[in-house]
Amino acid sequence: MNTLFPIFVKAENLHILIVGGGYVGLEKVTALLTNSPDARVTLVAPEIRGEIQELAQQHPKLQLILESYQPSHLTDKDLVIVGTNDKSVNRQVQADCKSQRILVNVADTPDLCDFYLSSVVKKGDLKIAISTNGKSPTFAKRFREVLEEILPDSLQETLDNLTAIRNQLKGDFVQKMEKLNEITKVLR
Ligand SMILES: C[C@@]1(CC(=O)O)c2cc3[nH]c(cc4nc(cc5[nH]c(cc(n2)[C@H]1CCC(=O)O)[C@@](C)(CC(=O)O)[C@@H]5CCC(=O)O)C(CC(=O)O)=C4CCC(=O)O)c(CCC(=O)O)c3CC(=O)O
Ligand SMILES: NC(=O)C1=CN([C@@H]2O[C@H](COP(=O)(O)OP(=O)(O)OC[C@H]3O[C@@H](n4cnc5c(N)ncnc54)[C@H](O)[C@@H]3O)[C@@H](O)[C@H]2O)C=CC1
Repeated sequence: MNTLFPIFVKAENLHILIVGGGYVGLEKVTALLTNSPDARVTLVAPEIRGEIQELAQQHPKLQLILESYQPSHLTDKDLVIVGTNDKSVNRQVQADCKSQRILVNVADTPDLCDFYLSSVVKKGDLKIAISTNGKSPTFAKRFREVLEEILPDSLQETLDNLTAIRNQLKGDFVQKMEKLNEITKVLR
């Protein structure tokens, strides 16, 4: 069963905690800041990779805390991503999040995740998130590369034109919808 419900989150409206500062921490913080450079992110770990420290220099809203995880790190957090190399720590963070109703992702344990990260294709304002329902992240990555290759840069022009038309259209909701459906038939 594939019951995942995709949403696009305004990450800059949230305060996100990442627990773990190794390869997984780097992968997740990079994914976050590539999409949402203004997101407020706190990363906590007793050891933090150099690449993450460099990212923090470029992103003032990325705060690093050189400590082992403590429940107090969850204060004021909206969303948590855990990827330490200690499974009991990952489990503890997950349990603490659940008791506070904070959404949590445990990178190496899909069963403990409230949400998954996706592969992301971006062409200007178009963003496509890819999931394989956890079956093969590597397939998601390869399929992203395929879509990046075939989607033309001219898509942004199409989107800009459609926005202009959308803003100029008169009439009620149904009339506008019918007109936009008519104009975009060529895209099928
Ligand atoms: C469930 C999920 C939870 C989550 O992490 O959110 C998850 C879980 C796991 N990943 C594992 C491994 C790898 N993950 C990647 C890469 C990515 N993983 C991502 C998402 C997800 N990974 C979620 C499901 C997404 C979906 O529905 O498809 C991407 C899309 C997004 C991102 O992480 O930002 C990003 C690609 C971004 C891009 O390039 O486009 C690679 C390849 C690589 O890095 O080149 C490998 C190694 C090869 C392999 O194993 O396939 C392991 C085994 C760990 C171990 O063995 O210890 C688990 C645990 C398990 O499956 O049990
Ligand atoms: N979902 C995914 O995409 C993937 C998941 N994994 C899994 O994720 C786990 C972590 O992998 P790596 O990042 O490569 O390990 P790593 O060894 O590079 O980094 C581990 C990090 O966890 C931190 N840490 C340890 N104890 C901590 C604590 N009590 N509080 C806070 N931070 C703590 C360490 O200081 C370090 O920063 C592994 O178990 C691996 O199996 C690995 C590859 C991909």
